[in-house]
Amino acid sequence: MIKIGIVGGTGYTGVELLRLLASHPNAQVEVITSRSEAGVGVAEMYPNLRGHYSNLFFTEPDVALLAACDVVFFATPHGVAHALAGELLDAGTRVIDLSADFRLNNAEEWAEWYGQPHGAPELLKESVYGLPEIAREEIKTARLIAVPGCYPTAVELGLLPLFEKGLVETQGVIADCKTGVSGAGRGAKVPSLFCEAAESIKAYAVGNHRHHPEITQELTKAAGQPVGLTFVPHLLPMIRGIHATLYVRLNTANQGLTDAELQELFEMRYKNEPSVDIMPWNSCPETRSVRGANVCRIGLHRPQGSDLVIVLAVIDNLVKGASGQAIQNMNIMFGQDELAGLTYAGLMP
Ligand SMILES: NC(=O)C1=CN([C@@H]2O[C@H](COP(=O)(O)OP(=O)(O)OC[C@H]3O[C@@H](n4cnc5c(N)ncnc54)[C@H](OP(=O)(O)O)[C@@H]3O)[C@@H](O)[C@H]2O)C=CC1
Ligand SMILES: CC(=O)N[C@@H](CCC(=O)OP(=O)(O)O)C(=O)O
Repeated sequence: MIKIGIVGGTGYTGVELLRLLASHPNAQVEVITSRSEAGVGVAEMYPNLRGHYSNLFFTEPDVALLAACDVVFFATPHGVAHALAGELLDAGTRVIDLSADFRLNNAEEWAEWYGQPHGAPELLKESVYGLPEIAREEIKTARLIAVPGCYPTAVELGLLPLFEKGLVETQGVIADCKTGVSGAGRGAKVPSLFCEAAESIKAYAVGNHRHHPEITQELTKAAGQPVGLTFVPHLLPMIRGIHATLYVRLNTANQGLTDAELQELFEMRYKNEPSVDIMPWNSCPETRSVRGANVCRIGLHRPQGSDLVIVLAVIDNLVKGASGQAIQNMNIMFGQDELAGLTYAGLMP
């Protein structure tokens, strides 16, 4: 059994880790922390977990207890993993961080976007960006995983095949993205109130969302040259889900590519990827088709006779966009079946 610790167990990604791990055949949650709910039973707080974790109680974060685990997930706000990861790694415990603490390779850039100094720059050289579709071999031996952000997961999986093969213009890329309210976490915030978010749609952080540098960092690596991206996120009146509509132009050398060749490119790129589903040409994937599932579902389009490729990518922000992807990483690190605990299909209707 893999012994698991979770820091930040009362948040939405924390409870999603618990839901998914409840059906994992070889993993057991030993420690789960919450400062505000210490002493409360997990199933008392989250009735969906009744019958699964009858002897598990939230405790104050305690490094000694966490260090007795094989792996610790951080489902906490930015900055918390900076403070604790080093000590856990020194104790031989592996760390999977769902926050953005180790996603950017450059500590100064992180400090600029996250508005605080980077708390553990010395760990950046060994952190692995945990997108299995690009880093499976590194993940196998990693001690510290930076789980990609929710928008970056959808945008990167939607664009990687085109950038890796050098088929598209690297400037003028557009990512028009929509998310559900759970992306903002469980903490009380005015934009997440029912009267603010229901029956309304709005863009936010236009041109300055903190996922912008993360997406360009990874696409730039794939393309081998700087990528110029416009990224606009929108908040939609739904609970879960991310929908990314991605616009990119074929470069001059590749405008002769046929629709069938583009479709084949994506199918071949993700042929052996258990968490990416390429739908038939001209499909419009729905967020509900991935609700609860550890899948990125992709549909490809191209206006007739045009050099514009439109990629539609959907994920559940709490599953492939966070907790599911974190467990996928754990499975790879510990030599488990990659989809152990992650075999739920989406929930339709
Ligand atoms: N929601 C989403 O869709 C996604 C979230 N993420 C990232 O995952 C992380 C968790 O997100 P989410 O679950 O939504 O967040 P929530 O706000 O819902 O939960 C945060 C959790 O962290 C705990 N916590 C807060 N401050 C501290 C601290 N200083 N030390 C220890 N524990 C703390 C809280 O419990 P308590 O205060 O009681 O200790 C709570 O359990 C964030 O970094 C988020 O950006 C990534 C991808 C998607
Ligand atoms: C609706 C909403 O607020 N969504 C969040 C989603 C980002 C997130 O979850 O943060 P990380 O993936 O970087 O940890 C946001 O846009 O900030």
